[in-house]
Amino acid sequence: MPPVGVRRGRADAQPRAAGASVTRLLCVGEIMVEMAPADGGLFSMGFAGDTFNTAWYARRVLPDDVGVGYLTAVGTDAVSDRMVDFIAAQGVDASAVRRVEDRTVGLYMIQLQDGERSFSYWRGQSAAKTLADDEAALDAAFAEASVIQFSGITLAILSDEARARFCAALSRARANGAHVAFDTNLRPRLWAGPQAMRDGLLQGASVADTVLPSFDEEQMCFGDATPAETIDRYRNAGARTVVVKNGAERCHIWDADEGKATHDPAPVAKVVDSTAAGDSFGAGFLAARMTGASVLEATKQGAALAGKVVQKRGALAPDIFE
Ligand SMILES: O=C(O)C(=O)C[C@H](O)[C@H](O)CO
Repeated sequence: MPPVGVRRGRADAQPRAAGASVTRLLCVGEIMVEMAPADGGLFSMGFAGDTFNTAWYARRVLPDDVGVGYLTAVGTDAVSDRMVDFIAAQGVDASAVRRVEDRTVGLYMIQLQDGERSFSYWRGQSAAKTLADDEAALDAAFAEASVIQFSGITLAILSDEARARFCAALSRARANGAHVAFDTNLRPRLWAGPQAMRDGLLQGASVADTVLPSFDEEQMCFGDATPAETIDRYRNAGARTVVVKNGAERCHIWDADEGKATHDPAPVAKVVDSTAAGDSFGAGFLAARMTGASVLEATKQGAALAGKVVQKRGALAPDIFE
């Protein structure tokens, strides 16, 4: 089976050999200021957000000649400038980042209890809510991507109108050969209510080739009794690949070509901070698929990367690559 998302793209920010084909991953969503607990009761400030975290980890595991880009919207103030500089400094192409004058970026703070994280957010008016306002810009950015990744959070921050515009643009990109990957990542508080969340997730799934849900969230949102129910729902929505993550427990896989499989992630000695577990799983999974791995092998690679990330504090863990 050929690698996922192989088609010719444009030259981008990543160094590559002359004439090499560019397989470009474009992640779409909201990156925020992150306040992560540090020693001595302090917080360290960084920048993170689920789809950006996926881009960041993918950049680290993909070969240099495969470009990785990020699409969001930020303000025009100093912290927005710092954020865009940060994105680019991480080797992620920021040329599709939209600038809006009357808004700024959101912020979240991580609280930890026994390694399990909870977040508090200040994002109600963030610029990222306007990321799908310019349809032509969306089409242009999507036309240059081979694989487009978005999440339930990407959908949740958009108005109904903007979400419909975003999904229509994904559908056009898919018709033009892009591979669309959807991490369902639930944030109930960002949705108008449980039914709006269910409708929104199914709207996103209807334009996706690959869906990467988490079983605990699917139980909460749809009342699934088994991972097989989760798979069936996204399969019926049109996905060709569904991998149901389940924390430290068994992953359940279904793929239109490879059929069903399972994978038991290796036990992790100590979970320090589960932030970005799913995001890094997605990065490891997509990077593996883009470089020719089977769905089962990609699941193994996604789970292995997530297992390292949860042993570090904060969303982005550079030291696991040292
Ligand atoms: O919760 C969100 O909206 C975030 O994007 C913050 C975190 O970086 C993300 O959830 C980690 O998975």
